Amino acid sequence: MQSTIPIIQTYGLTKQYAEKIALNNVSLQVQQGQIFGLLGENGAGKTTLMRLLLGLQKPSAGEARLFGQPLAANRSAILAKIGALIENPSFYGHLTGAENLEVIRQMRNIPKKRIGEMLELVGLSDVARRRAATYSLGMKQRLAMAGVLLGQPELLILDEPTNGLDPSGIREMREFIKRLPSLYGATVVISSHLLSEVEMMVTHTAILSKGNLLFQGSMEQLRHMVHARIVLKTTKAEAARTALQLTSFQITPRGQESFIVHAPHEAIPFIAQCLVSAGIDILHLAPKKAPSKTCTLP
Ligand SMILES: Nc1ncnc2c1ncn2[C@@H]1O[C@H](COP(=O)(O)OP(=O)(O)OP(=O)(O)O)[C@@H](O)[C@H]1O
Repeated sequence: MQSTIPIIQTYGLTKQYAEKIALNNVSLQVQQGQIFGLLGENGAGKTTLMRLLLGLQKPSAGEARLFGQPLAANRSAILAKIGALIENPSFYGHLTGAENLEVIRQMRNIPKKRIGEMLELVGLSDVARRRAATYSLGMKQRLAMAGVLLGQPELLILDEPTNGLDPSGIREMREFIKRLPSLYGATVVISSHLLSEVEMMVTHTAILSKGNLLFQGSMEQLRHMVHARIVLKTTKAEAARTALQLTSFQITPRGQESFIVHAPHEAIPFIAQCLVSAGIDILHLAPKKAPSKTCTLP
């Protein structure tokens, strides 16, 4: 039966480094069985949020609760239920894939048969006896995933696991992650700077920008959000497209100088800010529906 206690609940989570606010007052909820996409441009605060959820850093303000327990007071018990892939995976290159998993298995006292099961699950059985140094990047990512999954964690926290993979590697990883909730009820939090890369796998999403939470909800809600229509000078259309891509919002070109940006109303000031800071003149920026919120910038 699905638990009603959120797997992750944060209240006003904030992280400040000297003058820099990396995460600003973020209140987030992730329920069991969700594949939750954490989206945002580089520097949006995704890794900071993940590090706070793992207790690798302490918040400047606010609180994180995992499995219904405050992280600060129950870190070891909570971490025992989590598998995380945060930095680049490291391996013993001179050991085979299976031997690398054996090292993890022994450290964590996991039954031996899980190694074969995990190699099968990530599709590395055939190359299990090859040295990890000879693996492609995609195979290394899958080996890292097998290591994370050995202990059957209830929650997986994956920081851009498709980074550096080619399109077929991305597809494989996506198909694999999609199966996890049905395999054994796992909950997955996965970060990406591109909505297009995760939209086919996530069930829910949160969009971060400059440390602020712009949106959280189901993919269904995201898809049904009103559109913001943006009209731009032709000479800067290409630059605008690049700037908009960095916001993670889906964009659809309309003619040479106009775009539809699929974004919530609340994101309009942020979109304008992105474009202005990229040196783009905005001729017109307005929500497609709800004309009362129309704003025209000089
Ligand atoms: N230790 C630190 N000291 C100072 N500033 C930091 C530190 N760690 C992160 N930041 C800043 O906090 C902001 C958020 O960084 P974070 O790494 O969380 O972003 P991100 O969304 O994960 O981006 P990326 O995709 O580039 O990893 C950035 O502006 C970053 O420069």
